[in-house]
Amino acid sequence: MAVKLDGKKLSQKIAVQLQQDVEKLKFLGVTPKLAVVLVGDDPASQVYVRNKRRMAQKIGIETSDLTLPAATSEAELLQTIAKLNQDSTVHGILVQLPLPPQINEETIIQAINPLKDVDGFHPYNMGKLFMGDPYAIPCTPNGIMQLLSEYRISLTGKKVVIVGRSKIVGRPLAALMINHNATVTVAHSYTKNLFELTRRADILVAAVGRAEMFTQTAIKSGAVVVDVGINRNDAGKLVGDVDQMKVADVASYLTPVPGGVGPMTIAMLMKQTVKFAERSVKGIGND
Ligand SMILES: Nc1nc(=O)c2c([nH]1)NC[C@@H]1CN(c3ccc(C(=O)N[C@@H](CCC(=O)O)C(=O)O)cc3)C=[N+]21
Repeated sequence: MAVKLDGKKLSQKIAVQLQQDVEKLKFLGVTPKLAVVLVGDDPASQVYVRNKRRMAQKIGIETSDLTLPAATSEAELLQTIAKLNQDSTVHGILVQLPLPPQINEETIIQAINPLKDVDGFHPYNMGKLFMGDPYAIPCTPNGIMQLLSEYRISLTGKKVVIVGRSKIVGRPLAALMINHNATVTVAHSYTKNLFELTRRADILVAAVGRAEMFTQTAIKSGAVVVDVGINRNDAGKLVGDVDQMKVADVASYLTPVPGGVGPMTIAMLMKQTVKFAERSVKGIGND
């Protein structure tokens, strides 16, 4: 049976550490503040925004939730971002993706001040990450790295297969893992003989968004399996991209869904916000 990579537990541990960091900041007169911009009323996005608000409250991070109507124009959203860029009390800005079709995501991401870009999606931050000198790291990939590190799973010399090439997971995770000396292959919808490839992986990361598509036949015995998927199955139950029951028998470690990568994503968002606030205060923080 695979050992569970418990993201929920680790996220709670991180929250306790962050509470202390925030107390110090408050003593110095700074309250970390995260602005979350949500355009429209996608129910999945609302759940995510609610979870973020709850963890921020627990840690003592101030949040400002800006919910704009689904018909908001690109110009209006750009104005909102310009205001947040100028507001010196705001340390982090997150624009929830996906955006409605009338708004160009790249245009919006590029409008965010890279120094306030808690998602790490700005081309400046993506570039820094790919150069091996990150400033802000995308939250889901960062959460996966923290989780592997917590369980002492080393990346050096490992064969990693990441299935999915999105800008929020696959690409930045590949960059991070290369920085940590892994041999990384990124597979996607055009990859041929996918399971032949995944069966060779020491570490498999499933980030495609298709319910339970990876079963035991896709996995090498003893592999580490990271399940990034969040899907609803036919019964309306929350399931990952991995068939958890079947894969748990062959994998050495496995992230559950829920309670794996999801809570780690939120914890990393909080950590990044606190880091940005620390950087605004001279002489404290690690970098
Ligand atoms: N600008 C931007 N940045 C993001 O990081 C971003 C985004 N947009 N858009 C949507 C995706 C999705 N995402 C999730 C994060 C945590 C959970 C999460 O907390 N999941 C819990 C609970 C899930 C549940 O109960 O529904 C779990 O897996 O245990 C889910 C989804 C961040 N994303």
